Amino acid sequence: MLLLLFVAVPVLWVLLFRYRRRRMYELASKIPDGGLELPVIGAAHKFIGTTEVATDPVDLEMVLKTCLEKDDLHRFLRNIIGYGGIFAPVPIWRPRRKILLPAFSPKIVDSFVPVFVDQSRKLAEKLEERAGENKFSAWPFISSYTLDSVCETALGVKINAQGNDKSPFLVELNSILQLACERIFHLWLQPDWLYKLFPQHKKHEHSVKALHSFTNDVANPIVIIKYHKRSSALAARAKAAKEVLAKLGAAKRAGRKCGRVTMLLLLFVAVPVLWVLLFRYRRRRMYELASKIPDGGLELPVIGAAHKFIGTTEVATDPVDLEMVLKTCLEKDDLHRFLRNIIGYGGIFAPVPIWRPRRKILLPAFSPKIVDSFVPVFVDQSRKLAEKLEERAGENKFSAWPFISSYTLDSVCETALGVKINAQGNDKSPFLVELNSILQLACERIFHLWLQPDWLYKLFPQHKKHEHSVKALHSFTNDTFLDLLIHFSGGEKGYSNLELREEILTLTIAATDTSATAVGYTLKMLAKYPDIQQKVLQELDEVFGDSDRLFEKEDLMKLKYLERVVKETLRLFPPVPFIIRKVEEEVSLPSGRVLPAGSGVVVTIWGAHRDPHYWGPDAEQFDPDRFLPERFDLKHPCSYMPFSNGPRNCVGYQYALMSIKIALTSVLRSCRVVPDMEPSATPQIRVKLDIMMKAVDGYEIALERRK
Ligand code: HEM
Repeated sequence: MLLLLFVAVPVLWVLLFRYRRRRMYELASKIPDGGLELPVIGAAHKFIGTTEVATDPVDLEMVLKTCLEKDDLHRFLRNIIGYGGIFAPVPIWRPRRKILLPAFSPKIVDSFVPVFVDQSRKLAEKLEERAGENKFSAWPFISSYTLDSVCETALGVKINAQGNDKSPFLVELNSILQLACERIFHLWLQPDWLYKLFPQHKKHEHSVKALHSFTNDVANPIVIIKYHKRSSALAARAKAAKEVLAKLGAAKRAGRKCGRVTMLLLLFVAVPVLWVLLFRYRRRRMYELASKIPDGGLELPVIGAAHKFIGTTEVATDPVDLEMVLKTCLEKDDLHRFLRNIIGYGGIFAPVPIWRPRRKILLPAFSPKIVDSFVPVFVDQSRKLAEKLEERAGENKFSAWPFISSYTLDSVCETALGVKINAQGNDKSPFLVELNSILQLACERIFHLWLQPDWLYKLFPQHKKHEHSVKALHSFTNDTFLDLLIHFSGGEKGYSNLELREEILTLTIAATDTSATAVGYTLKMLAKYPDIQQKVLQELDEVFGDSDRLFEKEDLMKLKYLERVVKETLRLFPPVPFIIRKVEEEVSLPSGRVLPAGSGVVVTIWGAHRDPHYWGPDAEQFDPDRFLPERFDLKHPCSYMPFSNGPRNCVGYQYALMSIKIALTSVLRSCRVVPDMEPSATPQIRVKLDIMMKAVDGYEIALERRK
């Protein structure tokens, strides 16, 4: 037994291992550099990191188009984030990618500008506090910025990592990625049974638990709430649509039978008469009871004394009666339909069958713990309110309404939608204007009978204003990625909660460190090359002057030099320096190399970006102007691909560029990076690899205030 265990089994295993990989060894032996053969894996390791395969953009293009499967090593990442897009096997990835793509359309990415602007201002403030000090690591600041932005855009949640030096999510995220990296690079940590014997396993379990508890605390209630909200909304909408269609069908059938004259008669005489009769018949008990109300008084033509039930003090002030009414009459009055057609079946005005399940879902979102988490929003917004009111101190009487309503609107939008609409900073906030207009219109309909029937309302000018305001209001409720994924995956029949959480966690991980690394490297480049920094600052001054105005989407187009600097930084220091794909079927590359089935292939973005054949003899030098339109001549699409290439490339590249540029703009409008000159045009930064490629020094920089 013991002999079998210690000798025969390993020997058999090695033989089987080599036999299965015989084609791989055969091809690997043809790699010209020869070199080391390792005992178990032979020369197969040459497929990992061989520059021949990885740096030729022509080969790279083929690899990225044909090898869509991620290498098996990704299983150490999959067991953290599940089958979220980035590392998912192709059959799972393909349909998910289809759903993900429209969520990154330019229009949607553009709608996130206010989030980036807001979060980048916080980043700038935090960094400004360190201005004048010695060098410090910019990494915690930048990565908190990217995490905050991602959580707000993906989930609509403000986690305020920037306000919390030791954001638990970031700590655990860094720890788990480091552990995954350690597993990838240490063979003995790879088999699960062996890993369990090492102390890393305990840390790993702890971090996974912590990360999932984050998604449970923060994302889960929201995922569930939004998911269910969306489901019942869809169900309600489908039902309403069916009813309307049914009614339309009936009306059409009736229409065919009637002649023109009968139609006219029906329209002008019979219908109103029938309507009044029906109206009175249905309210017969109401009239009977109303006649008993002692104050007598006006009887109106159509509604008789029914109006006495609206606002009579007898009914309304007796708490004993009130209690009964509030317990038994849960349905809202029909007049609410004029509000419903603005906000749909949102809780407040929904009919009871829709309201009841929604209420159950809504309640936990108002738990004391969640409400407590909104304190920073109220603090922040109320300070703005105080500032605004203070400006009016010493003046004559003024209406406080616009100030207070802007405060509540700002707070509500931030806590409910995760969107800062800055109504307080804008006297004529379009959202407030439209909101006031629509509520006034709804009120007008409620109190004017002739505006109530939909077909009649359409004839009045109010209808046009109403349509305009509803459209405008809907355009303000910015969708988060979560909403979009629910929507694009098919709403009710779409992603399960688990799938949603996987996708959202994936987005969070894919977007946080990558963009933060890019900001970090760019700041270091600006320190190394002060003349380049000067040009960036000059461009910012031309666009923004001395003003403190908020960044607007249109500014992105104007900051052309900054864009070149970011692109050149991404060329020399791509945050994802290589990608490992799996070769499922043998692939013959254009260069003649053959990749055996079952091997892994390393696509070195780093190598392609520094290849003198494509970038010239000065390929290693930092020169943003090589991206000038007149100089830029991309010889091959895979010679520049910080966001990869082919069908499985980065979906978030526009989002990333926007987030990076807005962060840099906010920081550089208030501070300059203190020069730390690089003696040559070839920048030297010590880097380390932990899934992303990061600077060893944590992006140490020093800052000074510009004003
Ligand atoms: C500078 C910042 C970023 C860099 C350098 C970067 C780089 C990459 C690269 C190289 C890949 C492709 C891997 C492959 O080909 O196998 C990728 C995939 C991906 N990235 Fe990014 N990324 C960045 C930012 C973002 C952001 C901000 C988001 C989302 C908001 C994002 C979401 C994704 C997703 C979902 C995938 C998987 C796509 C798929 O497999 O279909 N990335 N990224």
